[in-house]
Amino acid sequence: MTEFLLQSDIAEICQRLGKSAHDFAGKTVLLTGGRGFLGRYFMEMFAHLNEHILEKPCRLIAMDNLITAGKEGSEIPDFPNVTFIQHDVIEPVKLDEKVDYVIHAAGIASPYYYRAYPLETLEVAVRGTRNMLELATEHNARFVFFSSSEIYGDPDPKHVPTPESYRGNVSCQGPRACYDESKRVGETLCHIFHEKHGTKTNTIRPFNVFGPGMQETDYRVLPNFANRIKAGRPLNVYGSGNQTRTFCYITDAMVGFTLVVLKGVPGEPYNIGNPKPEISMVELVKSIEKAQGKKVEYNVIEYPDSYPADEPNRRCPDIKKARLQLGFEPNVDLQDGLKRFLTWADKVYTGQE
Ligand SMILES: Cc1cn([C@H]2C[C@H](O)[C@@H](COP(=O)(O)OP(=O)(O)O[C@H]3O[C@H](CO)[C@@H](O)[C@H](O)[C@H]3O)O2)c(=O)[nH]c1=O
Repeated sequence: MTEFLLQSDIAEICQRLGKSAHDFAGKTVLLTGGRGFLGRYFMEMFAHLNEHILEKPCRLIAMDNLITAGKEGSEIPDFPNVTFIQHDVIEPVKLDEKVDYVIHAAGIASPYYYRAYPLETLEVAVRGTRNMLELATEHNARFVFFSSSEIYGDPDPKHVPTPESYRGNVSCQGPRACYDESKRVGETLCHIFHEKHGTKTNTIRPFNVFGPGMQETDYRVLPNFANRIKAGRPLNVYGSGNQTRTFCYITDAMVGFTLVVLKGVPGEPYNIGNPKPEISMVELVKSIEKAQGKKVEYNVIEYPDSYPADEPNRRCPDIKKARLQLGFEPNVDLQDGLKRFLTWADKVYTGQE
């Protein structure tokens, strides 16, 4: 039976965090979106740290409304020192025990789902973030908000690779607005709480994170491609196929995220991604061919109605700030990451759409 998250990846994340992870000893962390793609990694990471690394365990309170958690997400693991609460963050929450860190990872992140659930997407990033900021402020806890590289919209090519200082090119009426505009408001809320109440906030802008644990029904590009490979069907490249992304393997991303939680300079946003290579979606198919060692058929098709077509033409992070301030360095190259993901998906996915 293949693990839904690879324990070798979890161990790699914890080992790469090194001494910094000891700051979690004896602390309490509140994690929202605990059963989402990133939340599940955090849960397993804390379980591994408690079992193998920390002299004094870290308490984890994980929260999720389980609406998009799927089958695997809805199975709650029974880890020592971890409590799970089914709760929707758009409703305020009171906790009796003192919390030291709030990691706010709840959200609807896949373009397919935010097209289907625009109001829910907006509410979790706005009301949910406000509620969690109030809680973090009351507890004097560090607060980390999962924003998105989508807040840059379709960047002016002069600003690619894109640094945190770029203000973005976003449409407030476009099909992605419920996501990118609400993440922008979420960041504004963090800024207000930091300025007005001194809350120690950080925002993380992830760039196309992928890896084992993405559900077959995630409907982002790599799960879709892996599922079609499993079914022996040609891949569907949307649009022109020339639009670019940079893909960041989950272990690199988790190291970056956790470094922000531990060491982020209060008030600052951080890009977390792997800037190399910036590739088009047609080139992504070629990279998959290389990783698989065999030919992969594909068609370039119009965007389906279910997909928010008004998308960034290019996306690539400038990660100088995370390198300099946090010591973040991605080290899983695209070929290695694709091999790890595709091998896993071949065992776990069914190929049904
Ligand atoms: C699902 C799918 C997508 N595509 C294309 C459309 C895009 O140009 C590119 C990447 O699409 P997606 O994987 O859907 O993700 P993308 O548009 O980059 O947006 C994501 O990336 C953001 C940054 O990581 C995240 O905050 C969100 O998860 C999501 O908004 O692949 C295909 O060619 N075929 C597909 O089947």
